[in-house]
Amino acid sequence: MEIDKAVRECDDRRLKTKYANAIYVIQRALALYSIEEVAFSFNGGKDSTVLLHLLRAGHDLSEANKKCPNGNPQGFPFRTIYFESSSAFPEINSFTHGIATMYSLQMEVIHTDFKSGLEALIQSKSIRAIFLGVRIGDPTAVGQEQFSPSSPGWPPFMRVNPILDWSYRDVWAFLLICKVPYCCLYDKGYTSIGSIHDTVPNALLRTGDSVSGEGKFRPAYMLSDGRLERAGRVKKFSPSTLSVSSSSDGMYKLDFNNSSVLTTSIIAVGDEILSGIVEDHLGPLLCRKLHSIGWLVSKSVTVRNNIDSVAEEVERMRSTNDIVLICGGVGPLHSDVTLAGIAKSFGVRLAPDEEFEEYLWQLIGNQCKGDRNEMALLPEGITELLHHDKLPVPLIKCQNVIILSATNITELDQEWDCLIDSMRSTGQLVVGEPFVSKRLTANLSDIEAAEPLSNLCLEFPDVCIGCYRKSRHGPLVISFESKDKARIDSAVVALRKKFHSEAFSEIN
Ligand SMILES: Cc1cc2nc3c(=O)[nH]c(=O)nc-3n(C[C@H](O)[C@H](O)[C@H](O)COP(=O)(O)O)c2cc1C
Ligand SMILES: Nc1ncnc2c1ncn2[C@@H]1O[C@H](COP(=O)(O)OP(=O)(O)OP(=O)(O)O)[C@@H](O)[C@H]1O
Ligand SMILES: [Mg+2]
Repeated sequence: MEIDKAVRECDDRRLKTKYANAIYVIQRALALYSIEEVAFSFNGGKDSTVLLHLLRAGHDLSEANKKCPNGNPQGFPFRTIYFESSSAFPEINSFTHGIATMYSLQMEVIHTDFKSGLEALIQSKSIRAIFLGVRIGDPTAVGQEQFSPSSPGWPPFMRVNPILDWSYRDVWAFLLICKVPYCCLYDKGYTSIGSIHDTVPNALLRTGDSVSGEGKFRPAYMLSDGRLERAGRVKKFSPSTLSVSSSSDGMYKLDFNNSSVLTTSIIAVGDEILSGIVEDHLGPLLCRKLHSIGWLVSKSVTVRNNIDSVAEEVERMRSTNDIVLICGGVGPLHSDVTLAGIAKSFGVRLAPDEEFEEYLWQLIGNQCKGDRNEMALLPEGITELLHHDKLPVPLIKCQNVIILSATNITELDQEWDCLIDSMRSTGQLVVGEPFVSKRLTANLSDIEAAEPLSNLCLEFPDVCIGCYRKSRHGPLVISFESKDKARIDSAVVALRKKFHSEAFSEIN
């Protein structure tokens, strides 16, 4: 068969493995269910197009072919279902119908919603398993295996996902190597297709020469980072994109003088810090760096190297902060539990990430054992890699949680610069007005200072006023922090007025 031959003759080792696994899943399903009990869910998208040809190949290679019910070994024996909707692209509709004719599919076009259509199919046609082109990284793939019963609340059937572990690159390698037709929208810059209301060409494929503003797009297979295949889907809300202009985005912002401030928190993972053996230098350095770009640090904590401790803290922090930075606990050691903790806090599993694996392979090559590198297991469906030329491996970002692997301040300096560069280049960085601060020392007792300072805080709610002493008997240091220097100056004048002027001297 031409599909099997094309894959066998190509020199893409990774694709061959993926192909063999997918064929195995198809044959397993055909051993478990009769051909009358299975259906193929086809919608003209690239993933279901791959699946169509895998099913053709799988069936050809399988024993079932020998007892083909319609006695036509050339035909496609799987009942095929297409949920056609009025909001589908016309190109998708005509491709789907064209393919049905070309490959003699027994295609049933369903005009109801998914659940009702599936219910009817199960009742009237005794369907027990449905092949789907779902892949890891699709929002609907979270928690699925190659064989996954339909979700609670859905009609009962087995979802069979032969290409669950295929990457975007594998999909395109397969379609191009097998030279099979695919929907023309993919040549116009569409990389994942939903409805006409929520899908546009992927801006990452826009060519630079669009003088007219109309914009031309490169074909889908040119997208180098498959993780961004859904960038052409109009977002409902993505916490991975920071925006200060939107107030309905669920982000928590402090109001400093009527301007919103992005909030961050820092989590250090390390038993050695909690036992006092090692001092955490990274947290304070991050506080200064975040401050310098105008982001407020709401909390900095240290947790133990324990999955539940990490998960609990991440869950708390990520829902109340715009960004969470987490340091430590990254690597192959038993104590490196940070990624597992993050996955647990999001309720997803760790899944192999091909692209990250490739970076690690280049970095540590033969040193890793077996086929799968444990360090390349990343939280499924929520991970984005932040690339930078100066980093040997990209930084990992899980929605609004960024993982830093630096172990000292020199490494952190470099990682920080790369993080800022990378977020800026992908439009995710909102640099706010930097904070301005001033410190005064006061020769006042706490009792003398307490009430006037409390009143000052009420008069200047937009200025963060803090107090500390370097020694119990030394002077009191009063700090002022705001994004507006004039407000700090006014607060300082107001404070001076409450005492005799010699009581204060300015540090900076
Ligand atoms: C045959 C079939 C079976 C599905 N089974 C389930 C299911 O068990 N659970 C579920 O939450 N969604 C199920 N869905 C819905 C899909 O997960 C998803 O919402 C749909 O494909 C739309 O994806 P899109 O928003 O990316 O276009 C099913 C869809 C189809 C076509
Ligand atoms: N309207 C539909 N009719 C039938 N099957 C569908 C429909 N929508 C989704 N599916 C099934 O769900 C799978 C996953 O959909 P998804 O949109 O992620 O992939 P795709 O449409 O094949 O490719 P793309 O990601 O490029 O849109 C499809 O491969 C198909 O099996
Ligand atoms: Mg689709």
